[in-house]
Amino acid sequence: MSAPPTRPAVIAFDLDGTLVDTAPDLLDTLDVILDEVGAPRLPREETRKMIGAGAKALVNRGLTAAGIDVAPPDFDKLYERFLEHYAAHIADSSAPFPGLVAALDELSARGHVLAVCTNKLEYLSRLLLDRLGLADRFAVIAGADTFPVYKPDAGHLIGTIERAGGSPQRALMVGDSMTDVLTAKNARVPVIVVPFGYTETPAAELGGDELIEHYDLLPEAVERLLRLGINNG
Ligand SMILES: O=C(O)COP(=O)(O)O
Ligand SMILES: [Mg+2]
Repeated sequence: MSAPPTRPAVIAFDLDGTLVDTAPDLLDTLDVILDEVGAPRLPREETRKMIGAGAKALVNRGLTAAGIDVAPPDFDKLYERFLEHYAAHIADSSAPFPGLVAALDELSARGHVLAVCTNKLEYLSRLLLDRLGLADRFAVIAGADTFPVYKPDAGHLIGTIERAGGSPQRALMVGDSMTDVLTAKNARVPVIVVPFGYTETPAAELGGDELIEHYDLLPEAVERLLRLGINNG
């Protein structure tokens, strides 16, 4: 059963590859780590697809692809070094995707509550959104370490929606990767996919409920899905 239509909907956004094009700063930092261990740098087309499961996975995937086998505690030191360098350069080249700010304005004007549900660590997510002047637009910023579980576990998305004062029956997810689609399906929340992010599987094949080519199309896609009141699963 759906909640009363007067209840505000919560729109939960993924961050890397969905709200913000963070690849340049993330991948520059990966290059620094590869340089430090004396490994060859990897092509950007390859490393872009390694984003999406958090910074630790990115470092791990990058080192593995470069043929470097680093066990703890050396891996932990490299991961710490990655976080330190990335935090210092988090908004050097990262920028919101075209049309994002206008779309957020429009959704807020329609009374929707905006939230972030990302596998980026919470402090890095806040730092990035602060630097870009976007943090205040979101009622909740939930990172990989905000709850005991993280995407694709449904608990990350459900926790984000509930903390924003909503319910999964009147919520949507917007994301760029299989992780986001699986999370939404696990939480039985409809999902809108954007094709400009970071994904191994082409966006059209991710199984989202809607695919939007540009943020100009987001407000209408949101209204369509809320009107349908569909729930996955
Ligand atoms: O930084 C990552 O790898 C994941 O971040 P995302 O969940 O916002 O895509
Ligand atoms: Mg993403």
